[in-house]
Amino acid sequence: MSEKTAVLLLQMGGPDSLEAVEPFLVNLFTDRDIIRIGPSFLQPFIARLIARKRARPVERKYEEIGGKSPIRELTEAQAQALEEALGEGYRCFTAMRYWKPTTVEALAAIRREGITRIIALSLYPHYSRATTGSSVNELKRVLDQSGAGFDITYVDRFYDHPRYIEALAEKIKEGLDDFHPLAEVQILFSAHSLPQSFIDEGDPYLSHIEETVRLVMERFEGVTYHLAFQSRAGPVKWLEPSTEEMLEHLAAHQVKNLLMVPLSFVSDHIETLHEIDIEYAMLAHKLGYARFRRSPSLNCSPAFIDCLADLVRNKLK
Ligand SMILES: C=CC1=C(C)c2cc3[nH]c(cc4nc(cc5[nH]c(cc1n2)c(C)c5CCC(=O)O)C(CCC(=O)O)=C4C)c(C)c3C=C
Ligand SMILES: [Fe+2]
Ligand SMILES: [Fe+2]
Repeated sequence: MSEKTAVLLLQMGGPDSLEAVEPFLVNLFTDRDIIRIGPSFLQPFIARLIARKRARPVERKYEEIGGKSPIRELTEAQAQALEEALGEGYRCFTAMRYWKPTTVEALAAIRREGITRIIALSLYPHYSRATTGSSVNELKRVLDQSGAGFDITYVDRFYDHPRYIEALAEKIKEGLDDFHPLAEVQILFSAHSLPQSFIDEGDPYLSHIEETVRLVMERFEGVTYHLAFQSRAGPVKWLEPSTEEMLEHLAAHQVKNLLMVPLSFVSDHIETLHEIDIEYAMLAHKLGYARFRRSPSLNCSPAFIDCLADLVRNKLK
């Protein structure tokens, strides 16, 4: 029998309990690929201070969505669906950048199965140094220390893959179906924000996001749409406009029916379940929107799993 290939899904991870919130935040704020705070030797200490200060309010948000992030279960379900789609010859694993299972644990699991060929598949459709770059750097560090014998290739972006675009379009269609057929609905794409300095230094994230939006909207001719950025996490200049600003702006222009479309994530997590579904929904209500909805996240959408399977198969050609 020929040797199997491991597909290693790279994702951010999220706290799996309220107690995990603070150490998860410490891991995130210690990572200089996502944020640089002071000289590198001081960052681990500053990260602890920031995490301690931020932990309580963030815990409260996780409390309101069930006491933890659903990102591990959802990513493992994607891994299982992908394994089924790929069929014999493949095993799928997940590595979380800031929580469990860690990259070390994932590689150990692959080694236990005697697999040496790995395709590392980042689950961030749009490349950024802060996300995919960080996960790949972590993987390379771990491989340098204990990865002898692995043969590894990378898929680090898929923002324009036709099946990804199709998967998003299907979810948008589902979202639009939730409005009255005669209602005039506008679409607001909400991508995770990024400090402007990343873009100024050449990060392609914004151009990838814009291309995804352009390709998706080719399928919704005549629908008015906007792009804004959510989830700023620090006192620097972030991408603009923010989603809050855009909600206010559209309300001032008498927009009444709005479909939010989360970009940048391929599964539900705190920023869809809390930030959009609770915080922005409350703001929208206050601003007088008649109907405010969110298109479902991709999660295990068959079109999306098919996209992942295609990315893997193309790597082996
Ligand atoms: C510190 C700066 C941050 C940058 C830059 C950043 C970019 C970035 N993040 C995602 C996706 C996710 N981020 C999530 C949580 C999260 N992100 C930051 C900070 C930055 N993100 C923090 C501090 C947190 C924790 C929650 C909070 O304190 O508000 C998550 C959620 C994980 C989960 O709970 O399930 C995701 C997913 C992208 C795509 C991105 C840049 C492109
Ligand atoms: Fe983030
Ligand atoms: Fe305007």
